[in-house]
Amino acid sequence: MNTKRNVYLNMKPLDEALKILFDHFPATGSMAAEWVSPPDAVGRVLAEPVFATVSSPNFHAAAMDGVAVKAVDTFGASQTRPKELAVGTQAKFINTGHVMPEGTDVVIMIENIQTVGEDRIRIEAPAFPWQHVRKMGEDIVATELLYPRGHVVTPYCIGALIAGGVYQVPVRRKPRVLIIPTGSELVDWRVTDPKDLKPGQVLESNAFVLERMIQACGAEAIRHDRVIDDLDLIRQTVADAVAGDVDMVMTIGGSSAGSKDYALPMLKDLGEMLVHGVTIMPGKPVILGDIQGKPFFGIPGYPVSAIIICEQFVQPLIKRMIGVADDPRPTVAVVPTRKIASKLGVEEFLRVKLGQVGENIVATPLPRGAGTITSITEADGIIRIPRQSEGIKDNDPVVAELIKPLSAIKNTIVIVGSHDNTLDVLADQLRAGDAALTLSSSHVGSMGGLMAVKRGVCHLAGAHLLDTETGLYNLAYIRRYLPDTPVRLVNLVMRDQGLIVPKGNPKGIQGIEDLGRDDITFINRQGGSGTRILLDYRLGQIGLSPENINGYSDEEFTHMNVAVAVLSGSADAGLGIYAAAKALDLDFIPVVTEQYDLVIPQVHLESKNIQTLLATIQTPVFKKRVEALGGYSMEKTGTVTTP
Ligand SMILES: Nc1nc2c(c(=O)[nH]1)N[C@H]1C(S)=C(S)[C@@H](COP(=O)(O)OP(=O)(O)OC[C@H]3O[C@@H](n4cnc5c(N)ncnc54)[C@H](O)[C@@H]3O)O[C@H]1N2
Ligand code: MOO
Repeated sequence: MNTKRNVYLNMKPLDEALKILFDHFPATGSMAAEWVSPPDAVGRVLAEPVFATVSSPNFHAAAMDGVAVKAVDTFGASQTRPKELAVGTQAKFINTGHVMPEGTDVVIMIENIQTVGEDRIRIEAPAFPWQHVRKMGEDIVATELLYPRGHVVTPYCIGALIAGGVYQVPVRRKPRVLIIPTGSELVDWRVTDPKDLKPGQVLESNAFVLERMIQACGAEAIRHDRVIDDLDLIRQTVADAVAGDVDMVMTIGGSSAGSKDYALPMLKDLGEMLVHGVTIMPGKPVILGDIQGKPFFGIPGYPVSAIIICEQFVQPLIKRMIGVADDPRPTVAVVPTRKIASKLGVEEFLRVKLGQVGENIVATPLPRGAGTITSITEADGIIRIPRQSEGIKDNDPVVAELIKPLSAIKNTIVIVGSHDNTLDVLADQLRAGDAALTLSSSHVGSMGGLMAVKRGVCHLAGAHLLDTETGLYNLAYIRRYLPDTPVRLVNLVMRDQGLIVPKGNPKGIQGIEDLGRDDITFINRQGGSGTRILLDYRLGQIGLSPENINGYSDEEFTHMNVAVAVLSGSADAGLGIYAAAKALDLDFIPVVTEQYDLVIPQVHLESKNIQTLLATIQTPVFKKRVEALGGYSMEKTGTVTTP
């Protein structure tokens, strides 16, 4: 065990760490040349300038179908005084691409001549020299420069290389990068049934992600099998790799300060540490080093950290080695949907969802944990919150780096509010249509959705807010909280809320009335949630007091967590949606049908995207898929109410 824990003594800001790396490996264009065919050169970088060896065309060629003639023979021809030329001597029939016959210098197109008997043609206009002829070397002249060194070969270039007689192209050799995932907890997905995973085991994924990212920037990636947390083994694996023909080595995991984090002790044994710790998040514990003149990276194990470090350090160094410019991602001005605090002293790479709402592109933050891979797979952009900032205020304009194209972002419908499983079905159906719309949903509860509508940062909100005075949904809340924002209320679904109970319902629970029984422990939802409002309303209706319910004060925050409490046996019943019970194979006793509506601001209602959404929820295929989920009914779907 590594008893001397690593501590980050000297964390560096990103730009300083990059400078240390690039100064230490002044590698621009350092990879030697290798020779490949033109098609194989695509995506590669030229190590030397490339010159044409032949001209193209390498003869005077007819550019049209017709007759080849001498221009002077045509001079003076007109409609009133046409000219006749003898076929075989003065005029020779010719096809596009063929060699111009000796002595001819122009092609007259076949549609502009008339034949006169077998051996004469008539023309009614003169031709000028070299008309409809592609002269030798018109495109490429032998010996001319086709491409300078450093040029990145494209599929188009294949055409010029072959036409110019260049069959072997000198490109920079791809750096060979060895990727070594480390960690005794890691298992190989290719031989592991996901259902057999034991607690503590983690499916190794980072090496596959980095392999493709490294290939994408022009290097060759070699994936090593995972190495367990054993300093000797890791040291030996890296030493063998460096002695071989790789150009760069990286370990994944074990970069931090844990008792089994061996990347740093290994590096200190084998080489020189350049940097340990960079003031960025995710990615802080990265290690940069030199082992026998070869770059070494200790990549943090969390999936998002590994990706960010690959993008910020590994890919830029590879691009320098092969001599290709590192072009920054395009950026766009965005408006955050809420204020975001950030730690002073670290630059945060905040992943955000983007969508165009009215004039603005709005940015909704995704979860920030470095272990949350979906925070980057779901992201449309990244906001970099500077080190010297404590965060960004809502409605503060900031810049986001784009991960997805702006056109896709403009084709996104932004929905904020309470989550319901039917939104996942809707998202999929919207992609299926010709419009290929993206539904981007953020789950902040029904009230959060209304507030987002009020602030103009979404196209619509999902809400199920019961007014306990009237028993009606959403209307009272809209009148109270959105008095100045004209909206329409469109029903999406009616959904069953009910008691989630253990499989087989061992305590014979039949309804809300049973929650007062001494032998039953309940699990509640947090105050303010739609489900809690619903429970309290029903309790009031049947005259059951909260003091008489065991567990009334124990709260969970989601339907799924309520179901988990029942599954684990810590509660006998909880109120939630059918889908949560079904997901964990629990029993479900319907208690009430509630209304889940879409709150759509008037300004967006007539937009093409919202009209497509409203048409989609009325389609038989959408309704069928939702009904198949169970616990939903759709007789009111699409009904519009004006509050
Ligand atoms: N006391 C401190 N603890 C930690 C700090 C710190 O500053 N002080 N930093 C945290 C940060 S930030 C990060 S990032 C992580 C990085 O730690 P390691 O590089 O040592 O990573 P591991 O502990 O080995 O793994 C973290 C996590 O990721 C999973 N993992 C690892 N490799 C893979 C892989 N190839 N594929 C999929 N998943 C992988 C691993 O199982 C762990 O769950 O340290 C914090 N701790
Ligand atoms: O710096 Mo770590 O990479 O955030 O989780």
